[in-house]
Parts: sequence; structure tokens; C-alpha cells
Amino acid sequence: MSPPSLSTARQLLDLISASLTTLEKSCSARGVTIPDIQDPFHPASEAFRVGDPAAAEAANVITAAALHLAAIIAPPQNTLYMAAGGFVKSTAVRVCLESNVTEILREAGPEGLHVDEIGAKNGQDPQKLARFLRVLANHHIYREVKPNVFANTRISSMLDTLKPSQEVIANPEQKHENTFGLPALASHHLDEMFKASAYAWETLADPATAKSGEPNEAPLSRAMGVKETLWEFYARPEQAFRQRRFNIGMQGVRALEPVDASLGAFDWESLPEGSVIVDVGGGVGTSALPIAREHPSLHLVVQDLAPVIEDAKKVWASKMPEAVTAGRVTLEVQDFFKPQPSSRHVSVFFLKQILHDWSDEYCVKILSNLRAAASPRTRLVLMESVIPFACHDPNADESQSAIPGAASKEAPEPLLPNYGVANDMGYTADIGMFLMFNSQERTASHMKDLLRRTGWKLSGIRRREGGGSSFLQAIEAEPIVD
Ligand SMILES: C[S@@+](CC[C@H](N)C(=O)[O-])C[C@H]1O[C@@H](n2cnc3c(N)ncnc32)[C@H](O)[C@@H]1O
Repeated sequence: MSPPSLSTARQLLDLISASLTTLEKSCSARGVTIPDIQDPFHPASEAFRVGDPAAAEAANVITAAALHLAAIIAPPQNTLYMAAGGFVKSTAVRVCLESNVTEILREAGPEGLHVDEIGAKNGQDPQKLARFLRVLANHHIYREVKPNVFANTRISSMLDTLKPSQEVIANPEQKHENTFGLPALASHHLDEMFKASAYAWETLADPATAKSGEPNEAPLSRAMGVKETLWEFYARPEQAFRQRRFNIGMQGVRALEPVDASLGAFDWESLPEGSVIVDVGGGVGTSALPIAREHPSLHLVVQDLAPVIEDAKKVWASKMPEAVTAGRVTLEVQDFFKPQPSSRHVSVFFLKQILHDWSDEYCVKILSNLRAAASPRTRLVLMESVIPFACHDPNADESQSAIPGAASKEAPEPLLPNYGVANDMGYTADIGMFLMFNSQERTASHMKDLLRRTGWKLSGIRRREGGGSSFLQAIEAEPIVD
């Protein structure tokens, strides 16, 4: 008689145990430790997970398995309300972020501070503040050290602007200036995006907007009572603070990406001398800079709208002026909804985080313009998050053999193949793109269809290291030639 098979719960526990052993071995070999939740965040505190792919994978498996185990064991109504009551946690994070609790608690140190004293500093009602802090303490974001005395954790310390509390309390409009950007990003999400989320269903229930891909018909427009895109809304003089906070937040996102991500996006070395690479919607040229530095024989064209190209000129004048004066780098005003200059032979059209800003109907226009300007040898390189299904993809093996990298790495059973909540950021970004722009992140098969509709064939996906990460992969395509 065969032994009874292990329950899913026991299999998950075994995965946690084996992965923790792997993680601990990796840490001791590298001389790093798993940090305490009570210690403040520092880039060095995360070394235990990064730097060794086996440690990164083990950390992802532990996270996914622990949350899966909790979903099995906890009363379903509790788990349902972790999602349905998500607005409570968003509210609590917003209250603590905007009332500068993290800065105040940083100054108080690990012993924490009584909520009466927190209230005396930030002007909030201590009784109300304690309730918000306690909700977050249940999730290890803040800690209730003793009754009504709270301290930061490694998670809440991510909301720290690192400025003196008196300064951020006295100058809320200046709070995010010269910070690393994550508190600004969270503040933006908890304001514009949170308000937009409250109108998501109203937008989907209205036949006039249910299937719209127009950026001025996103839930954000309904929430703000304007038929404007986010950019038009920000251009209003009274929205100057939100616009500035958004820009600082975006710098924060870029700071989380490897600075030279574009270097690994394509085999730039394979291109002959003088080959032209066009960075479409290239911003100020953040991606083009490392390519121009490492591959001086290539000609880079950074295209964007006029005000951005004006900024780009300043950036290149300070960082790599000789590249522009020698003609290796061209900074060019070009609307990607208009045809590309016809006389240029382009080796690579490069688009980083462009398509996720636009619905399919707009992406078709952008990609068709590039296809019209492509020769049979032109390659298209897109840097986008590629979203895996939350189940095994039965077509993945087939598409993997036809398209290198098309299938994402799957988590070990019985975990969700996409690592579930451990890989949540891409899915959060996807819904965020809907709320703000009526746009989206895409699965590999969606991307393949979009490319095919516009005359491009998906030829491969270069995936970055790290278990199941969906964030910023390089997608390569070539023209379909009849
Ligand atoms: C998300 S940013 C990405 C910038 C850059 N590729 C990067 O990853 O750093 C989107 C860019 O698209 C540009 N953009 C928006 N509409 C455009 C248009 N119609 N034509 C050209 N660029 C446009 C914006 O100005 C912005 O620089």
C-alpha cells in the first residue's frame, strides 16, 4: 500500500523549511544575515535576498508558500476581508504617511513613542491615530511596543523621507523634494490612484466607458470629475504639487531599476559600426546613456516630445556632451503617433515602458508607424513587464520551443506557477495602469498578438534573473515579411 500523499499544507511547510535552509546557507556563505523586522530598512538590509539567485529564489518560495499556507488555514472570511478591506489598510498607510509618523518614530528610536506624543508633534487626534497604527501593526508595518506606544519596523521605515520631522511637518509642500522617491510614489498612489480605484466599477458599469481605451475616460477622470488625461489634469496650475510629486515618484521607480537595464536588453555588440538605434519615447535618454557609453560605434537617436527633448539636451550636456557634438547621439522631437522620418535606415527601434501607458488601439498606431519605417533587417526591442498567468500555461512548452524565453519560470508545486502574491507588483502595476490611463501591462501571448496585428513577429524574450519576476523583460520582434 502506498503511503498517503502529503497534504498541500504539509507540502507548503516542507517547501518553506527546505528553502529557509537554502537561504541560511547562502547567507552564511556570503557573511550576511536575515534582518530583524524591527530594524530600519537600508539597501544593505536586503543583501540576504539579492546577490545570489538561489537566495532570491528561496526567498520568493518562502513568501509564496507562507501566504498560500495562511490562505488554506485561516478562516476564509478573514482572507476575503484582507482583500475586500484593502481600503482600510490603504487609508491607514495614507494617514500615517501624510501625518509624518515614520519620521517622528525614527527620531524616537526602537523604544517607540506614546501616541499622545506623536499627536502632540503632528497635530493628529491620538485616539484616532492609535487605531490606524494598530491596524498596520497587525501587518508588521509599525509595531505596538507596549499599549499605545508605537515604533517603526523595516517596512514602515520605507515611508521615511529621511528629513527631520519638524521640517516635513512645517513644509508639507516641500516634503518630497530631494528624497529617493518611494514616499512620493506611495503618496501619489494613495491619493490619485486610490481615488480613481473608488470609481473603477462605475467606469466599467457605464456602457459609455466600459470598453473604452481612451486615456481621458479612465477611472481617474471620473474620480476627478474631468474629461482629461492624467497629463492634462496635472497641467492645471492648481495641480502643481501633484505633478511634482508624480515626477519625484517616477525617479524613485527608476532608482529601483538597474541603471544599465538597457545594456542587457539586446546584443548591441552584434550591430555593425554606425548602426542606428532609435529610442522611441526615450525621455531624457536614461536608457540611451549606458548604450552610448559602452558602444561608442553606434548612432543613438533619442526621440520624445519637445519639452522633454529640451530637458534631454541639458542632461546630455552635463553627462556626455561630446556624444551629441560628435553626432553619435541625436536628440529629436518626434511624436510616436506620427510617421517616422522616411530616409533613415534603423537597425533597432527601442521602446522602454511605452506600450504599458497605452491601450491596444493606441499601441497599434505606435507599432504600425514603426513597422512602416522598418526594413526587413530592423529589430524591435520592447522593455515591458510581461505578466504570467496565475495558472500553468498549457501552450507555454510549445511557445517556448518556438520563441526563446516566451515561457516564464514556474514556481515548484503546489505553489501557484507565477509565485502568487510573492510576485504581486506587476499585477498591481497592471491595475494601476487601468485606473490612471485605461492602459495595461500585458501577458506574453497578448504582446505576441499585438505585435502580429501590426506586422511584427515576436522572436524572443530576455528574462532577468530572479524567481518568476515579471518586472521589465526585453521583448524582441522582427518584421513579418510576406
Ligand atoms: C513612461 S515614460 C518612459 C520614458 C523612457 N522610455 C524611460 O523608460 O525612461 C513615457 C515617455 O513617453 C513620452 N511620450 C508620451 N507621449 C508621447 C508621444 N506622443 N510621442 C513621443 N513621446 C511621447 C513621454 O514624454 C515620456 O518620456
